[in-house]
Amino acid sequence: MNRGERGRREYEGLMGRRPEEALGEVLRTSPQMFEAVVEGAFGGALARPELGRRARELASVAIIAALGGAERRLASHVRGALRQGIEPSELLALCEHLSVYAGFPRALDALAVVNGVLEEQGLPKPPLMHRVALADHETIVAQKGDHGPAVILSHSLGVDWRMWEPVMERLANGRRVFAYDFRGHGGAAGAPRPFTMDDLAADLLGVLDAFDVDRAHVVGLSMGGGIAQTVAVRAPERVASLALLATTDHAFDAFEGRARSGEDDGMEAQIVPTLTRWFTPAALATDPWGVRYARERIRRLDSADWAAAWRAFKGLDVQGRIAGKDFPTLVLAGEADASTTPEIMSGIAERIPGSTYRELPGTPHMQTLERPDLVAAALDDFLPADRQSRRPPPRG
Ligand SMILES: O=C(O)CC1=CCC(=O)O1
Repeated sequence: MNRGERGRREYEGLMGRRPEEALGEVLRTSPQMFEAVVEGAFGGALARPELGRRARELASVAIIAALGGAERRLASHVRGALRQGIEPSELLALCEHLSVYAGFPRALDALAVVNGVLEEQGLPKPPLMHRVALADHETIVAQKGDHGPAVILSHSLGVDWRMWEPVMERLANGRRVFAYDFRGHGGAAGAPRPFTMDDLAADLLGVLDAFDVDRAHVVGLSMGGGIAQTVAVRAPERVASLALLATTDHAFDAFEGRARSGEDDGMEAQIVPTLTRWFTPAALATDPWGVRYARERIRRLDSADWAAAWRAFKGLDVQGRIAGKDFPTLVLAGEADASTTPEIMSGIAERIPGSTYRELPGTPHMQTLERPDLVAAALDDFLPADRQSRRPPPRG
């Protein structure tokens, strides 16, 4: 393959368009410059495989943004970065990072370009963030949607509210959706320890109180499902419906070992056993955003918070105590879940007569991080929404 062919191939691989199409104006007005860009740059240094395409695009965005004054090129590399699977939240974090090294003027211009591209591609805007004071600590709450029934999302052990971000936009159509960090995690890291499932249930209710919500649709995944069930047992009058995703209604023998391993071996040692329980081999091989996010969250968690959460989870005491409660329940299993298997999940459904059991094909434990489309569709089917009240008034 000659340098021109290599350059064309690399350009298309990175940017997703043929260079003749994307740089048509350059080709028409300066074939020499077109050749220098495609053959010289994209067929040369930019084609070297030592830097993967995702790292390369992130570096290109950072360099062009730091230079300043090349906003059209910046926009085109922001599109390239999105194409390589970099998430909007990662690009926004990159702009913040840029402010440290290149100053605020360049960082703010870069932010405007990133926002412009996200808008042009119809990508969701980040949720509204609130800082909320609970009984003995502060947490953060992400909100999407400003009318309709309230939905509260409780995340899994080891991550934070952001694991819900891939489904929040769709759920917020006709609903007020709140995703918060439970104690020991994200914005609530370092909250008082030890703690119990009852403390975690009280924190969820504290978040509802902070937004004047009397009754909410309570959705929890994994340990978040344990918290949701504890709320359903302790305060059923606050629950409009219950959605239990990839969870359990009883403690596993492994929980204490996981707590102790965090304390003895550190968080780096938790990454392989945890991620291989949470994701499919295909996701681990391709390393999409959900896997990168979960890996970083585990790596950065304080091992004392990790251990405290597993020990709280050991005290889960809900089995057989939800039957007969006056709200609908959805039990959503992942067909490929190695942790809370379909067998465990169908057992939960059997113990809640009248509940609906659904199994998502090919879906592992971290449902929202690997198959957000399927999860959003299942929850959208199950949860009521108000899609009437915001319609424009009839004319005349
Ligand atoms: O496997 C995990 O990491 C988490 C988990 C175990 C039981 C459950 O509900 O979540």
